[in-house]
Amino acid sequence: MSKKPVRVAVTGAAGQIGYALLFRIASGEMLGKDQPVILQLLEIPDEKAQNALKGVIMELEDCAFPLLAGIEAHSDPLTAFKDTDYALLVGARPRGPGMERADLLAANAQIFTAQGKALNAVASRNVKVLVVGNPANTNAYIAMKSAPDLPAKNFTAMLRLDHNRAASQLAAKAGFKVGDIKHLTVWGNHSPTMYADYRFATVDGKSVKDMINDQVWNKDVFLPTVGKRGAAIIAARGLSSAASAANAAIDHMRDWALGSNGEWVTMGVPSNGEYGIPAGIVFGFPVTTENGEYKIVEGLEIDAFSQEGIDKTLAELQGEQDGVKHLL
Ligand SMILES: NC(=O)C1=CN([C@@H]2O[C@H](COP(=O)(O)OP(=O)(O)OC[C@H]3O[C@@H](n4cnc5c(N)ncnc54)[C@H](O)[C@@H]3O)[C@@H](O)[C@H]2O)C=CC1
Ligand SMILES: O=C([O-])CC(=O)C(=O)O
Repeated sequence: MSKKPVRVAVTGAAGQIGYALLFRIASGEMLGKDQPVILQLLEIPDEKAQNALKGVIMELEDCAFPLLAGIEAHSDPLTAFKDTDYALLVGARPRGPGMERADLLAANAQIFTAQGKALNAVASRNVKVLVVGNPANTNAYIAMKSAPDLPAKNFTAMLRLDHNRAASQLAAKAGFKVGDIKHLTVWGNHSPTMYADYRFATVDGKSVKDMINDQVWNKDVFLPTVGKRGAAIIAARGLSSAASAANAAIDHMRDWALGSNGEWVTMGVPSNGEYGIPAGIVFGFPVTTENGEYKIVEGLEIDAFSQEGIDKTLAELQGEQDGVKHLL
């Protein structure tokens, strides 16, 4: 018997990540090749954006995806999030000329407060929320705080692109297949302060750290390359990463919904105090996923170098989250 369709809301649906994301959700790559989906797409109430959204919807129709059970266009989060089971919050205010980080935080605080409230009011009580729009961790924190009737654990931020970037750099350095790496993680904020950590990573049971055995490369090449990859892509393409970001969003949601089969994946999730991260901070952690739930991997040893990296990214996040407290 065929499964009942689930509702997937996507914001910023006419943007560049949206364009790389929607077709893959509709083809079953996110929730499985047997799971019909209804897409509930949100764009700003602006003629150009709504027209662009109409064009994307025409293209989705023209793909004749058997799993696509419905498509809706919205300009109001209160209708876009109605009964939604999954919400991918991609749309955000980009940094404009002369805009300081505080202005960017304030502009996004408005968007994510409104969207958090709308999710609180109308979404499924089990909605799984992924925030992609930057600053992703803090936007997730704002949405979570604005949705007091939903479980905090349902709000997550995207660190998976950083995780995938780290895996790819390690595979190129040590000469293994990228899909063979296990037990890799990225701690903290989706920003250049993130701490990508391969101390526990293995390939075929062998330690990646031992294979590479080069702390200078770790500190001076690997960490800056992964941390500044977003900026490198903007410099090269003139636009920020889109297909790889959409791919990471698919990976994040697929693993959360369908399970990671015991593997570690990185998700930005509200801390419960693990590793000394204050409760409520949305932080990149290693997690395993099963039956639609994630579990932070606990008990890992944190050496002095790693502690320094974790402290640095935590301090940045606390600064961001303090900066929006008065708006919540
Ligand atoms: N967490 C991560 O790893 C990554 C995050 N990003 C972030 O993702 C976001 C989207 O990137 P792109 O798709 O490239 O941007 P884009 O500018 O191409 O598209 C964003 C879309 O969001 C819409 N939008 C803005 N405010 C909205 C609102 N309140 N409600 C609904 N829609 C809204 C805009 O009209 C636009 O169509 C950016 O904030 C970007 O920095 C990008 C790459 C990786
Ligand atoms: O750096 C940016 O603006 C886009 C982004 O988040 C990334 O590519 O990681």
